[in-house]
Amino acid sequence: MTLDREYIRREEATRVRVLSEALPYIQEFAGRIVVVKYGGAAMKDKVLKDGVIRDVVFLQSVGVRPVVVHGGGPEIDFWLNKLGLVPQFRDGLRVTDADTMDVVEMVLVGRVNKELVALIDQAGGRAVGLCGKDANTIRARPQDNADYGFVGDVSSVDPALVVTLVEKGYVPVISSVAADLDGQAYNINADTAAGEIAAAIGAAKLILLTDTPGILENYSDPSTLLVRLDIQDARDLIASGVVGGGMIPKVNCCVRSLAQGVGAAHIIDGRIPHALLLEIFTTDGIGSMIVP
Ligand SMILES: Nc1ncnc2c1ncn2[C@@H]1O[C@H](COP(=O)(O)OP(=O)(O)O)[C@@H](O)[C@H]1O
Ligand SMILES: CC(=O)N[C@@H](CCC(=O)OP(=O)(O)O)C(=O)O
Repeated sequence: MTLDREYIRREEATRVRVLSEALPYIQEFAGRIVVVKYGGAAMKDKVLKDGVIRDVVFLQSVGVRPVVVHGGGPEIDFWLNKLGLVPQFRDGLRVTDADTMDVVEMVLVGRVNKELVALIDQAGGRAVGLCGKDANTIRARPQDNADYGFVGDVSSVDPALVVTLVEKGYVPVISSVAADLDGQAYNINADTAAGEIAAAIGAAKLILLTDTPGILENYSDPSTLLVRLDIQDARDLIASGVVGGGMIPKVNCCVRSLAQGVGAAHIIDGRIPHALLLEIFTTDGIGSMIVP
């Protein structure tokens, strides 16, 4: 209860700040596609989830074209445990045997995807839920390391359906399950899927929502947030070990999408009220922006 009141107070303050600074940015990004990757810890809390959804609908209402790519790792874990299967990870990727693949597909494509679609619809937007299989939007291939089972990499992206949907005023909501040429389903990390989709549709921005303030120079100290960096800085941070753990695939996918023409990639804290609006529509933003 207390948390909700504090959230609402911060939300009000944010709204005032965004409204006072937003206009030039709204003009700059009107008609442009922004790919938002939503998942992980930022998805666990209902209040946070509603806030992110409202931001997505707001973006659309001011003429920006949002595309949501989602994960749902914690929800997959919940259902695996319920079914007596043990979640296993190696280097941040879920080891995915055939039973786990079934659960991943049911949870992401069925439950999480349709929940997000319904929330966007309730908030006044028009969403269409897809996974990589629909219209071959994402074609998968097995990851190089066979030890991960049915973990896939993106072999190609066909952006035609996604582009058609945004042009017609829908918000595509895409889960990161895709098939190979034989129809075998693969589990693709949602950050990776979002980066490749952003690149294939030539998005103005790729925004990864997570549960840290962004890229930190010292990741136990939030005051060391790196607000703006370029591709070379990002590569150096990985090489020097400043960026580690689950942040490595995020930064790598930002770098890959920028190298393929995405305008800017952002890693921001999905726990902050209106994180998306603050990052896109204010001068300072709230997280880390990587530019080409
Ligand atoms: N330099 C860094 N800055 C921020 N986070 C970092 C850094 N290096 C490693 N990390 C770790 O990366 C984590 C984010 O990755 P992850 O937990 O996989 O996110 P998500 O579940 O949102 O996909 C952070 O919680 C943090 O522990
Ligand atoms: C291969 C791999 O690890 N796939 C992820 C896909 C979902 C995901 O990425 O979800 P988050 O964004 O919530 O972490 C998984 O099975 O958890």
